[in-house]
Amino acid sequence: MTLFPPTLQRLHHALVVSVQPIPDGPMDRDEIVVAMARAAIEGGAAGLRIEGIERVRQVRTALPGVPIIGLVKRDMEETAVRITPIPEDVDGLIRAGADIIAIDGTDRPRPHTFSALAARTAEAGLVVMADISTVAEAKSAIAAGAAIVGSTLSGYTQDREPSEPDLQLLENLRDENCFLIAEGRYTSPEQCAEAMAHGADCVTVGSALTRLELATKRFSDAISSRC
Ligand SMILES: CC(=O)N[C@H](C=O)[C@@H](O)[C@H](O)[C@H](O)COP(=O)(O)O
Repeated sequence: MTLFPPTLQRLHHALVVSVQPIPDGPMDRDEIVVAMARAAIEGGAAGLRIEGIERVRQVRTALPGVPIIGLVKRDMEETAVRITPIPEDVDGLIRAGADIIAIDGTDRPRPHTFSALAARTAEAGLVVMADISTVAEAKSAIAAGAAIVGSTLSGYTQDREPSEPDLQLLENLRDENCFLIAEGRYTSPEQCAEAMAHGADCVTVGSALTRLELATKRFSDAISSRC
């Protein structure tokens, strides 16, 4: 079995819960993020994915020993890259107490290279996670220092968003030298188990657990479809 660094050992064969409420929705408040993070850990999650420097700081204070994957989502005019795109975001997440920093690892044009942001993260002793959409992007990110690769951005770099998770991408990445996180559109426990069977080391679930509006809509739509 591959020997992973201690933080990754804790996430191995486990669930990470992404606690990112819908922006400006009724749940988009710091105290609700902290409460959902606590509830996720009580439910058996091994780690958390938290967006925003202040929220990482608050969750770190509330749950001192829990592995946190931190990221900043930033919309910039000059690039479609949104996840931790600038050095100041990396610095803020380091100061806030993240263990792992998630950075967009796609090959889209951007103001700061993945390599530069990854190096800054690693210099501070944190683990680098690359959010990617293809095998080629994963390989480049690993060469640039990513210990974790997530399928996070598969389906989000083109116009049409799929509804199912990308299990084939996991299969194509299973022999790469990285810790592989299945992430993006996992909506059921069965799909999470499938991800593990396809080579994932860990699964991250967000919307299905922590975006109550979307979780509710799935049930509501299922009922309407039979009426
Ligand atoms: C594409 C993108 O920006 N993904 C974001 C990354 O942090 C989040 O909006 C997702 O909720 C997260 O990846 C978990 O995925 P899902 O919510 O599908 O379980």
